[in-house]
Amino acid sequence: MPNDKYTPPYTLTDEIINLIAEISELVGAVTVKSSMESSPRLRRENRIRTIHASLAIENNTLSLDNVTDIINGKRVLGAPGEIREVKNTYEAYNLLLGYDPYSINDMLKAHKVLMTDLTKEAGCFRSGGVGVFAGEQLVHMAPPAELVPKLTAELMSWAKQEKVHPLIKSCVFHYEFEFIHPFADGNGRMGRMWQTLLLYQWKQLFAWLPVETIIKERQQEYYDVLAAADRNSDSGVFIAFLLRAIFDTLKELEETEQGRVQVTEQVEKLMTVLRDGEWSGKELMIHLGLKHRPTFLKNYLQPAIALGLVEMTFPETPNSKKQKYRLVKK
Ligand SMILES: Nc1ncnc2c1ncn2[C@@H]1O[C@H](COP(=O)(O)OP(=O)(O)OP(=O)(O)O)[C@@H](O)[C@H]1O
Repeated sequence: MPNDKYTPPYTLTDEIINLIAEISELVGAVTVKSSMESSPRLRRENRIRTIHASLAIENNTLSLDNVTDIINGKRVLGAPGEIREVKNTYEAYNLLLGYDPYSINDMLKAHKVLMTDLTKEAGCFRSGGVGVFAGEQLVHMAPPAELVPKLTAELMSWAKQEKVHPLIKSCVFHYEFEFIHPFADGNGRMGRMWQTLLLYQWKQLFAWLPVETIIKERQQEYYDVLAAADRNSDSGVFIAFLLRAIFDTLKELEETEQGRVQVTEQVEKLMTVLRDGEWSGKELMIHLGLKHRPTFLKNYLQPAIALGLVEMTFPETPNSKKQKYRLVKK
């Protein structure tokens, strides 16, 4: 194989071709209807689900609520390393869309953000050998460290010039990246994140699509298809697995979109303030920069309560001086 023209081996099956057609159609339909475009809250919620799932895959034990609290700046009791993983991953996803998916420099920068204080080799390729283990058993021996820069450069240059559909390209990239295992630690997280970046270049929706949640639910299968692709020297099975996960994530999004209550911008703003806890009516008006109480009641508070999104802390005594409001826990 010539050095500068590495072509990863993969076989396209009928299932893969069909999935590409179905996903493309679904992306179109979901993008048109999606409240994600207009809702920073929804994008944030999905981003937090992505971060939680991607970290849970690598055994971080913090719950979705814990991860949400950490990202919202609240104090959470937990192992400092796990809390650091959340903060780093949040930061890395915040910067992700500004990176060039075909730049090795940008990939190293992203790894530094993701792994600072978690591994000694944050932001640089590994200097030693690395294997992937399932318990005690070695399931994948990565190529020697001295080959990593060359193999990664070849993969990047293939991805940059390759004209195949971005859905395929991003899955092949994810597989080849895991095969190389360029870093001492954080390879799973980086591979999943970089696939998101590649898909974002195709359709922006992917930046907020929590595919990792489904991968987490099917974690054993994720490992099995990676191992099968290794054995076959062909990433076809891995492509099919990831496309099914993407398809199912989009289906789930389409269904929640259908059932979602459409909220106004004002209700959205109120809910953003209430994410930080319980507030009185007066405090809410100050935070929202409102002076006119009837407007606050009519456009903000009453519709939010009517939609079942916000509740009183003392529902029995609506006019209580101690009355506060909070988000309804779903
Ligand atoms: N047989 C395999 N061949 C290649 N890569 C694999 C294989 N099995 C699992 N992997 C990948 O390796 C990742 C785990 O790598 P590793 O144990 O080095 O932890 P890590 O680099 O910290 O990544 P993670 O964030 O997933 O824990 C998995 O998430 C998966 O993407």
